[in-house]
Amino acid sequence: MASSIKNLSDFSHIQVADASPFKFAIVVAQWNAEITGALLNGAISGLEKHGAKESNIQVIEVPGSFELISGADLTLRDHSFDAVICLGCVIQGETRHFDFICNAVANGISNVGLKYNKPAIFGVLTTDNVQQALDRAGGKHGNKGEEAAITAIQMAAIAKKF
Ligand SMILES: Nc1c(NC[C@H](O)[C@H](O)[C@H](O)CO)[nH]c(=O)[nH]c1=O
Ligand SMILES: CC(=O)[C@@H](O)COP(=O)(O)O
Repeated sequence: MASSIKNLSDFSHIQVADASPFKFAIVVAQWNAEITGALLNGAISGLEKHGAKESNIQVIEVPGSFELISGADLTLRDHSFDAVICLGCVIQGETRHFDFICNAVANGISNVGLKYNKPAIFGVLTTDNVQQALDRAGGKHGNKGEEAAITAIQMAAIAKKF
């Protein structure tokens, strides 16, 4: 299992692009707010660490991870954004609802990116329990929000070349 051997947010092996030219939307789910708040902090920190201007980062809150799809679509209708980062935390409950949410959100966010031809980054934790989520929201396995921010910067820089 990858996470058992390393901090998943270690980007020391890559050259991260300059984020200062780009405008980012961050759509964040309110479900599991303690976790998603930590993901948001990681994402903002990751963007600003690589030069993104505070004025070029817009945060939009939605109720749950399923609504990240609509939130991403609404933000990318504003063509001024270079990328949208979608942050959420889906934790397995007693039923198969988890499976439907996770599959829908992954496919939905992917489709929104293709619809607007803009990077739509999947920064959604899909965990068996709260501890796994805490470990990936600033814990021993890093911060999925920061990972999503770095990915957004890299993809925005790649898109700029086309
Ligand atoms: N159980 C979780 C949810 N469920 C709510 C859905 O995301 C959605 O808001 C609802 O089905 C109405 O459309 N959302 C999470 O983000 N995390 C969960 O663990
Ligand atoms: C992912 C969910 O929606 C889930 O947390 C809801 O819990 P349950 O499956 O017990 O209804």
